[in-house]
Amino acid sequence: MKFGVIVFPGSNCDQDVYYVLRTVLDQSVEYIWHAETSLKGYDCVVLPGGFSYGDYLRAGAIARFAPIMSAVVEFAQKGGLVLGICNGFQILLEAGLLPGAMQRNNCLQFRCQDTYLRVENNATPFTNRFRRGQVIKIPIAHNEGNYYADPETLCRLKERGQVVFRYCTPEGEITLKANPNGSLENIAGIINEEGNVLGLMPHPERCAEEILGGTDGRELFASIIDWWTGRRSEGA
Ligand SMILES: NC(=O)CC[C@H](N)C(=O)O
Repeated sequence: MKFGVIVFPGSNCDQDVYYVLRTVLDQSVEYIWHAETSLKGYDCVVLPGGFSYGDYLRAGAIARFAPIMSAVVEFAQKGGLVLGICNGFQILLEAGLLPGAMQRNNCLQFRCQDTYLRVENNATPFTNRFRRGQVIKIPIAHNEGNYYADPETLCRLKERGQVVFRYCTPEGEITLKANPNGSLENIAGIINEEGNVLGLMPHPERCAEEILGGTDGRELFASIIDWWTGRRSEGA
């Protein structure tokens, strides 16, 4: 399986994702510069965190016009796996690959802390190593993570199991106190209707080794590899 990590001007988590995939999980992975126009040969593309184009206008609002984004849209439409982490999630929202929008954190401050997440849907290529309802710990680091969707969109997301992660207490309760940014219904990550594009605000690449305080993030990347390997052995 071959991963690609897209690098925008201002990405700052690209090397962390690359490291986890290459060194921790022993995968084939390459950087893809934002000015490229093809994703031929890749099986999963990661849009990493950072401050693409300095977050000017709105986080992700400029990056979504980068040349590579037309290829990302086409890749996603053909069923390719796309993972957007933090700024990557914001870019996927701006590009219309995921529904809804991101607002500034309701505290109007940058938040950098561990968060607990409840896995609401484990039947995805990105979460199959988790149990439904499992509580995992993954850190956040963002200024604009206050997810919003209009009532109709929110209803659709919930009906179709597209809410994948919610901020929760260590015991798995969805409370206001466990919500670090004001996100609607504590939403931390969502998937598209087709199930091949996931966006999440927390950073799984920052907790993929014990030395970093946990390995829950590693399991997300390992889920992708398991899903891919399983599909291959089924002859798909
Ligand atoms: N870590 C990140 O990707 C930061 C995302 C974005 N720049 C924000 O502050 O909201």
